Amino acid sequence: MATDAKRPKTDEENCVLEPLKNFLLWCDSVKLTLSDKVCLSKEGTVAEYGMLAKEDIEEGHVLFSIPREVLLHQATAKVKKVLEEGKKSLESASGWVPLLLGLLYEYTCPQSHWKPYLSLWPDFRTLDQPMFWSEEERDKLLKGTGIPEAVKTDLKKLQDEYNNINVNNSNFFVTFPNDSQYFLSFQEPVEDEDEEEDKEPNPPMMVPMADMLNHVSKHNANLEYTPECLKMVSIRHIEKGEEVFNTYGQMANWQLLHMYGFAEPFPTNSNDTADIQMSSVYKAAVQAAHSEADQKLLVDKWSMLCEMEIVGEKGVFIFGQSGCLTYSELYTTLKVLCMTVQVFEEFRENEGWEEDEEDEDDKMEQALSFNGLTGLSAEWKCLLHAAAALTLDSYSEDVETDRRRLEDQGALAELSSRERRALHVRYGQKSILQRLQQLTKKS
Ligand SMILES: C[S@@+](CC[C@H](N)C(=O)[O-])C[C@H]1O[C@@H](n2cnc3c(N)ncnc32)[C@H](O)[C@@H]1O
Repeated sequence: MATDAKRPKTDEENCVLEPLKNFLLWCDSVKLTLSDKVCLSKEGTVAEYGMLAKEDIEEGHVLFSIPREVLLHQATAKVKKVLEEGKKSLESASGWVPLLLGLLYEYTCPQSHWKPYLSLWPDFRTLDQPMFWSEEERDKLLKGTGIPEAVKTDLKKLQDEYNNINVNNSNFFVTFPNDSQYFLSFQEPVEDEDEEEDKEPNPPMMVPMADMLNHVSKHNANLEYTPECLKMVSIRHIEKGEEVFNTYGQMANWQLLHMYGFAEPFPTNSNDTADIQMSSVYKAAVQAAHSEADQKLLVDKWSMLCEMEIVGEKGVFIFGQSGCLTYSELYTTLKVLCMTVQVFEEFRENEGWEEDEEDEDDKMEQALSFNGLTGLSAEWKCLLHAAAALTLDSYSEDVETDRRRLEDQGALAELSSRERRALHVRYGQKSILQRLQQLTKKS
């Protein structure tokens, strides 16, 4: 019997191995160094290419290091001069246009310095973010999750940028695909955190090798930035055979599906969140009002909260797995909505209140954590309870139907990939909202 080593590779195997081999040779040639303890693979990973540990890896090990010259961005692309000259006409809200044009040039140029890297990119027709689903499918599977609205906003912004950027003026005659936003780009954090708010963000860039890593919330590696190079470093012990995971940021499942087309299976995403529309808390208060005078008072309170920019028409309160993350806004909202007429009048005259901010901050966080909720006043709990119920009603399926689907492995396996991913997103959010509902139930 022929051993694996002697058996000629099938066409299919060659299709996978050749581009990978070329990429690794290219890495060598550009001094992108890969530790002997890891390898790239399409087997044993969660999705297509990924990185595996070939042996046990200790914390702090440099898995690979990428010289800065290898990064692909507007200042390293072959067309950098044209991009620099056309800088003004390529300005846009997203800040993505120069990188996209540089990428389009490199991607379509047979002599590109980055050819072996770009050859590993997936076929764009296989991208399956909700943006590429039909509107009906998005509404059917993702209603309530916030994704259909986010996609609508994206499509509008992309179309506006496409229409407004004068690409021809900048010597480019290229088609500008609507889906280009969805490459995994990296944005180096600005250096001085104190100045972060005043400083322009760094332009996005492509980082070969780093973008071969998949993401999980409980990741085991991190990208570090140094003046000479970028390094992927293990942040805990990694067992032989384990996949090496980077982080794409602290992402809830709806964000992962929206931006990258996947969701972590419920309940593994420790960064998962559920949103409650700010207006739901107001609606809950109006529903609970006993008289017209009470309702009128609520209208005044809500206007004041809007004026103070504590709440907004499209704003949301965000709940994570351990409680409210936007606690300061929610605390103020509940406090104002539940004020007596007299206290509200005083509050309005003072244009808000002044309190010892640091103490207040801790108090608010504690009160609105899932551990602290039971200690809230009955009135506050009632509003939160009703707002969670209103939000749960807005999903396409009820909680019980989704729970049954998730618990039945057979039924789960029969779902399409889109249905399954949508279910993990929906149910993750619903379970957070249900917890909120239970903890604020009338005792
Ligand atoms: C930067 S790429 C990572 C490399 C990718 N696996 C490949 O073969 O090109 C990001 C894409 O990988 C996939 N991905 C990353 N992490 C994943 C995960 N935990 N589960 C499923 N798919 C994942 C998604 O398709 C995502 O859009």
